[in-house]
Amino acid sequence: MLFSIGPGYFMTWIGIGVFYDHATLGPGVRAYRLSPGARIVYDKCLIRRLIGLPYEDAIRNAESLIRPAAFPGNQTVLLVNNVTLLTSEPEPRVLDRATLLVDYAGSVAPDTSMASQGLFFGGYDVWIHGPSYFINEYFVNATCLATRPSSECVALLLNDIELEKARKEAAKQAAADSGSGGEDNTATIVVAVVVPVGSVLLAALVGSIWWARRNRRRELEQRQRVKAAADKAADLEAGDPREKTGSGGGRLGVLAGGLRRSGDGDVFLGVEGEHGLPQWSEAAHLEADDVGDKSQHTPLTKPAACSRQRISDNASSTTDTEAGACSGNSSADLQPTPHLQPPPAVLSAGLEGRQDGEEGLAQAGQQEHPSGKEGHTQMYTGGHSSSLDPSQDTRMSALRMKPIFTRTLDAAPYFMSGAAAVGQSIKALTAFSGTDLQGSTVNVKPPPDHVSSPEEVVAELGAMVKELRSNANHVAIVLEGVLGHGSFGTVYKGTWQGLPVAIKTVVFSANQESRRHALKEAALCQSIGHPNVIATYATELQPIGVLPSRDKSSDRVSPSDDPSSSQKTSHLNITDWRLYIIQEFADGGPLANLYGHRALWLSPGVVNLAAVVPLALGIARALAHLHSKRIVHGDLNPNNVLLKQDPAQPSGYGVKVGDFGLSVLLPHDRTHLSNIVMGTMFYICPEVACKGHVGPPADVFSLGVILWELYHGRRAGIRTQEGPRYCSNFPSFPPGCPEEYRRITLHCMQRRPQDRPDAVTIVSTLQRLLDNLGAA
Ligand SMILES: Nc1ncnc2c1ncn2[C@@H]1O[C@H](COP(=O)(O)OP(=O)(O)OP(=O)(O)O)[C@@H](O)[C@H]1O
Repeated sequence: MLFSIGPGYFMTWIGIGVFYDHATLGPGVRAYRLSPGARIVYDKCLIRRLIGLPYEDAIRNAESLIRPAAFPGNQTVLLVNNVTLLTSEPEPRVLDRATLLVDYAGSVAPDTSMASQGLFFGGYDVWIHGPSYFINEYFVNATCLATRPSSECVALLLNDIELEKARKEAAKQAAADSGSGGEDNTATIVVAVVVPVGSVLLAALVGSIWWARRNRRRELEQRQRVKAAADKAADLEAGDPREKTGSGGGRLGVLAGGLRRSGDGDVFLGVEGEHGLPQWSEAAHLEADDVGDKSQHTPLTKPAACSRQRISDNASSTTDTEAGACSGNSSADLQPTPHLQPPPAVLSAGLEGRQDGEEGLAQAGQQEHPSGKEGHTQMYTGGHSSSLDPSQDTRMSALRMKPIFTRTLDAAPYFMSGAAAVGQSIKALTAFSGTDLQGSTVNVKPPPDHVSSPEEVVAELGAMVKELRSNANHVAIVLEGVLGHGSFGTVYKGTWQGLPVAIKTVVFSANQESRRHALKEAALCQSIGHPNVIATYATELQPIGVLPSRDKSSDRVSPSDDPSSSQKTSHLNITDWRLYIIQEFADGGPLANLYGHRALWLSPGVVNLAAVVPLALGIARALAHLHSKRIVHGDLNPNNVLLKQDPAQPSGYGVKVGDFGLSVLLPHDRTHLSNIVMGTMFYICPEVACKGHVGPPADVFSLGVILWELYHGRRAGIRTQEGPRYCSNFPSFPPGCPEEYRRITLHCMQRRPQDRPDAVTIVSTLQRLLDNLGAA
């Protein structure tokens, strides 16, 4: 059941029992649709989750979240023992332990992670106003969390749970068959309503009726699932990559292939063979967004190498239409120049003047794009990565799907033993600097039984600062503008060691899960060296948000800092960190900006393949390299494929894959990771969207969508009055398309991951095609 609450409205639950049947840790509660400005109040409620963190860690996590200013008071979260709850169940519910939230408030940021299914969550405040209990049915195994990715631990636990359920069900069935009643596992957990009536009571009543019905229905369904669950458990035990269809495949309802149309948007579930493709038409090719964005298909008149135009697909930006004969000019002034915002003075001072003190940095940190600090998913309002003004860039075609859910799962080990995890992650980051990732794992976890002391964490942080400063500190970075804002921070354009660079910044605090993403991204991208991957030159970590301490100089963390020295106390005051990732600057902007260029896409369905195939080949080569290192990019889309001017290329650009913010490193014994729903709308593959299975075929699927786009010179997705959907031609090709190109693209977009080619095969196919084009 989903609730949606209007702005300014409250929904108050009093004395209600809520059971979240998600296998989630953290704030993955998705009962409320996008309700901006709404407030959800719990009073004397019982909230149960299927799987959660151990209570101590959950409490630590809860306490660390910032209480919104609108709720004066203090977060009061307690661990309680031996609680007896009088509920509507016949017997009192006795709990050995539970978390008791006496007073707690938090903001739930907008979450677009299910956008492909038309579901948007968050945007409201939650307030636990009367004492409410939060309990978990199962806890993730701490030892597992210390040694394996949390998503794997959850998947394993889910498997055990289902096995246990199947066993119970089988026993119950056997008992029923033999005439005994069997155990009654129908749980009605409505807590006694003790406070006022009226609309609130009505809401509680409706909830309780729904809950009781749901339990009955679940019981029936569970019986039907016994065999399926047992089969699935066997599959999982045998390492079969197949996943359940109960809450996974069933969620989308359609797994038969092709497109699913819905009022809220389409989910592309891949193709099966080449069946069910729509008829390609020129009219459909010209389909554009019809809700105000004119940039979906904004044909330009010249390519980079033979025009004097500036390209931008931002609806608000101008497109210079001066045409001219292709003159083979340098593309220097023809590129889709990433528009720069002037750098905020304080930021400039922050970096350039950093040797003067950390104050500027602390201030700069306060000006940072908030998403980097909150660690929450934000509503991504633009597919145009180099947008000047996010408020003007409202295309849905690149709606991000980075979920709170995923991050929370991934963050679990750090909530488990946050202090230790910081240090270990930092080790991972520095250790991987400039090394090959193969055979390593970024998810370095602390030894199971070791929980670092704050001093150890400080020592680790100090060591990392020292290491990173020795890389980057001695040369000033000059900031020249803002390239854009990502989910985790801002990207600046600058100069470093005389080189044009992009500087990604991410703000995190020692106990935030965004830390893990930041460090992981830094570690990964430093470890990859390939001509088609954005190079990472250096990383830099600096403390910000340092609380006032005895003297100004002691607020610094310098390479010579010794955590065991007298400065230790001030180190403990460090609340936030900012990571700088200094990268090769891709002066051509994102691939999406190139779409529609008339010199490459000559007319509807007619493309300059000799110019476009090398772009496709570059992306495929980058993927082949990543996959050879067991790295899954996880978010391949035309905004994360950047262009760099290269006169040797027929298009005038070389391809550079960037943004490893959602990348994962596969353990050697795994073909995919589970429980990770991440990606970008229109590029996400069915097994990730439906089942959270992330493996190399997920990247291949996304590449398939990009291959389609490259042929057509337009995005696959559009935004309409009815919601986002794929272009009507997708995934068809016009009759003139070479068979090899069409076939490899559709091959990439096969519904079942095992039916897709690997990246190496794609490279060889595209290379062959290119060779044939040259020979022709
Ligand atoms: N190396 C680079 N060279 C040039 N521009 C870059 C570079 N890296 C990022 N950018 C630009 O900076 C902006 C923000 O990039 P970033 O990767 O942080 O976010 P994103 O990909 O837009 O979103 P998200 O972080 O959610 O994936 C984008 O416009 C991107 O094109």
